[in-house]
Amino acid sequence: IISVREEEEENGSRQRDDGSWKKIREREGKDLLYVERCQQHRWRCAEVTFTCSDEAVCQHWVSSIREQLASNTSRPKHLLVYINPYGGKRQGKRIYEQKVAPLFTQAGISTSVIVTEYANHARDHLKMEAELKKFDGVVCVGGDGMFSEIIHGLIWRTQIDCGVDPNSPEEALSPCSLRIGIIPAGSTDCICFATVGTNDPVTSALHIIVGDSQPLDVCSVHHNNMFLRYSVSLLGYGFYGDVLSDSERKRWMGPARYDFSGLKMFLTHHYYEGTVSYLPARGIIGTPRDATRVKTVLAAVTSKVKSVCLGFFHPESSGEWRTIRGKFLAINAASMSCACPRSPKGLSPAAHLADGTTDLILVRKCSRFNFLRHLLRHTSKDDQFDLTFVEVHRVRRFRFMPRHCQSDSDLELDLHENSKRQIFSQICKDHPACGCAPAYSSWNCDGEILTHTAIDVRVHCQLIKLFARGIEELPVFEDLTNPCAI
Ligand SMILES: CCCCCCCCCCCCC/C=C/[C@@H](O)[C@H](COP(=O)(O)O)NC(=O)CCCCC
Ligand SMILES: Nc1ncnc2c1ncn2[C@@H]1O[C@H](COP(=O)(O)OP(=O)(O)O)[C@@H](O)[C@H]1O
Ligand SMILES: [Ca+2]
Repeated sequence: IISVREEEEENGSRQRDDGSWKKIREREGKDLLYVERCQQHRWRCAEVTFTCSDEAVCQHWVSSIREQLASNTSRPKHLLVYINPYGGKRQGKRIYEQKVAPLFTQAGISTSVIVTEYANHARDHLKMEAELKKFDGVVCVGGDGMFSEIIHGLIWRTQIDCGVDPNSPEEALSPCSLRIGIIPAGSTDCICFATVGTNDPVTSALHIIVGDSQPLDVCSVHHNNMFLRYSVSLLGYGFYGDVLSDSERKRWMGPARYDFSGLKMFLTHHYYEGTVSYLPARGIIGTPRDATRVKTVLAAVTSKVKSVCLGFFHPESSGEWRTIRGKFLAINAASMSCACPRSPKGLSPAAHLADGTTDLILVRKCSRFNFLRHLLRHTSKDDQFDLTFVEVHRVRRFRFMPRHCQSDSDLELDLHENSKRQIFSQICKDHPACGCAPAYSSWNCDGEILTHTAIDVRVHCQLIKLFARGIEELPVFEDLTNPCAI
């Protein structure tokens, strides 16, 4: 139930004294607004009108429903909303005002809305200014980049408030108490799609209203013990890094920039040399090769998972680091499935949202034809990892060192060399026929480009929470009411 509303009278005139109960019933019904499930994980606000001949009984029902809704502590009452007016097709403000705000009003949620004026406005406001105590949650209207701003602000603020050093790679970070809602209005909307099952603003608004809660793992990314960024979806080097760098120069194209740059980078077919080290995850449920996607039922066992993640048998110290050296077309760490409209199953369909791990996918140098086979599997039901040049590991930490990376003392020399290389790389990238491979790619970190290539990544189990519930696999009543299904 979203809310109960007393129906307005049709012509504005009350005729209680005309003796006709029928007329009164027609005019004084109570509208119950509720969530109705539609196809492809979409939710809609539906309405049913109840009538009753006894006004007292009717009022009793209305006040009982209202009391129950008001006393439900998981439902947010006050929300802080940030809108990126330039994300995606620049429709964020319109989407919020026309599709979301009326639902919040209907559900009795008060909002404080900030339309961002520059990049990192939301992040800095959350870090330093926002009076977080006043709110039950934060909502971002935009794409993955906007969500990234929100988590950077919120995680930072939480650590400072809890006296934790947010820069240290070894600190156990404090989980954020405020939940985050995502109203999708970006170009990829992967985080929304992979946690809700669709990138539909009304569906997301309804998940916020009913007070859903989905914990989410967060990766911290460091370079030489220096904090760079957090990531919740894709950390991609090689193909996805190159697509992002190329597409940033084509923002004017809108979301189509990714298709253009994707095709270009596929044809360019650059590979990169380097060393990947990782700490395999032990004591976890499932593997990246599981046929099933992350299921709602997993949300129910997240506390159990958490005890495995954080429990007495400390998994980080139980495993041995492993190292792989090679030439890679792509190195992807998927902390969630990374499903999105372009890839409905995502890069790692069986990745869990909140198990304290990330799926490290290594795509070794192979022919263009084979790489195309791999990419096409992002869009089909075939096992993405059943290819000789692709391997996947479920890990808690990993490091990457590009082949040409040197020690700190060589950094100045390296910087000089790098700038020369980058000029040549650019030339080569623009002239694929040249055949000369660039030394470096860059990391695509939830859609933002990282400034360093040598990185150290650590997964923080359930550091944040979303107003979501994971992807519901079955129609919700099927397994409860049908004894045959059980
Ligand atoms: C020949 C068919 C090839 C089809 C390949 C399709 C694969 C698409 C997988 C996309 C995974 C996306 C992971 C999410 C990344 C986003 O965080 C990032 C930024 O999003 P936003 O802020 O909303 O703009 N998006 C991308 O990096 C775009 C990748 C697109 C690659 C084609
Ligand atoms: N008012 C603003 N002006 C310019 N950039 C902004 C503004 N607000 C947010 N941004 C930045 O825009 C970038 C893209 O935002 P996002 O909402 O992810 O859209 P898209 O999905 O199209 O990339 C993010 O890096 C974010 O920091
Ligand atoms: Ca995970």
